[in-house]
Amino acid sequence: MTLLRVRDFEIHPGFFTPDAQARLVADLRRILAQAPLVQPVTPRGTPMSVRMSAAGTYGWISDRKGYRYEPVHPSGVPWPAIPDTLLAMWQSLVPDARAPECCLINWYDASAKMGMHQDRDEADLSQPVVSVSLGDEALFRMGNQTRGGKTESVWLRSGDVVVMQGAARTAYHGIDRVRADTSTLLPKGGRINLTLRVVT
Ligand SMILES: O=C(O)CCC(=O)C(=O)O
Ligand SMILES: [Fe+2]
Repeated sequence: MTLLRVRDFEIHPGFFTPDAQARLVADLRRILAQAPLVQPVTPRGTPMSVRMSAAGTYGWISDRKGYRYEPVHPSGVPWPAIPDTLLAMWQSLVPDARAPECCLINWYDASAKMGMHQDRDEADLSQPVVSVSLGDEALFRMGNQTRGGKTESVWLRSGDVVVMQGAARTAYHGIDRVRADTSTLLPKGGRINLTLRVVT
């Protein structure tokens, strides 16, 4: 298995085979039937371009009240369990970490993006973040510990996995754009990103 290191980000191209990706999509279909995707708004009230849901003990929420982790979906139902395939991936890539408590599900259509940000709503930033790409290709930009400065970008493809730990854990990153129709994995097209995190 190849490992690409860009700055401190560890990228595992093709970590999931096409068969494993299809099984993950089937798991996601069950999860999203229970905990549907919602379009979050930022605390300032601007709609985000991605649609979100989650699995695990906590889901990440953004609304007028702020960014935070919540134990239930906005509808009041508990978040579904994190699929075993993802727990096994976590175990194999970051065996020393605590168990993941959240699998955030981001769905991007062809026009969605995610601005440069740090992941820092978790209590223990020494724990890694592991992120899975499914569906259309996306341009992932990696920056620094502070906003601005030089950045590097890579196209993430379906089945690729990114590990953010060490200096990458608190580095700025974002998705500049999604390249439409570059994958047939998702019935409605677009891209899904799954991000596993320890929250508490
Ligand atoms: O979609 C991606 O690959 C990155 C998502 C992300 O950075 C996040 O959800 O915090
Ligand atoms: Fe992030």
